[in-house]
Amino acid sequence: MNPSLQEPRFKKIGVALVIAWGHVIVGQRQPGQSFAGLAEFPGGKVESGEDFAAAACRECLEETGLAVTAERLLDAWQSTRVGDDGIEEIFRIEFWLCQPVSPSADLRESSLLTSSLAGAFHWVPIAELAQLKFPSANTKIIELLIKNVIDNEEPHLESSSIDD
Ligand SMILES: Nc1nc2c([nH]c(=O)n2[C@@H]2O[C@H](COP(=O)(O)OP(=O)(O)OP(=O)(O)O)[C@@H](O)[C@H]2O)c(=O)[nH]1
Repeated sequence: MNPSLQEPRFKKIGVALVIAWGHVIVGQRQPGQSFAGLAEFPGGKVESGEDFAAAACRECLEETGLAVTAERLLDAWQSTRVGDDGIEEIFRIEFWLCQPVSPSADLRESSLLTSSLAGAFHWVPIAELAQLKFPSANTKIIELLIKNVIDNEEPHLESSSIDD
């Protein structure tokens, strides 16, 4: 079959922006992963039966040990390319604002980020995000986060369209 007539392949990634008291959870991509060494937010591939928000929450729990709920979509980034087999590949990342299930006052005291994978994840002041190197897909969400920080309040961000 002519590859151009085949359905595109999707790679969907749900990412969790977990924000409390002016900090956000940030990790570092590990050796062997794509973009190794770069900063990242908790997240990963959307599995069968999930949507992006559910994937963001599940990955956050797996990677950091912190249970969160997804509040709203903050930003999305999408790119399309043609694979070696000629089939179109669509790669989409959604960045979801997530709230810890525990009240944020308790978070400061609790043993945070208890997952075995959590060594790489930390609470980072939003004001320090500009000093870290993230994948280029994160450029807009980082700008939005930094712009919206006022007196350590949680940012109130608008959803944005991938067509922006
Ligand atoms: N978790 C996470 N992934 C991100 C962010 N920004 C960004 O471009 N990504 C990309 O989204 C994909 C996440 O996939 P993943 O973490 O489940 O997959 P992986 O590293 O095992 O896959 P890969 O190495 O095959 O790409 C990676 O390609 C990663 O580079 C981010 O802030 N958090």
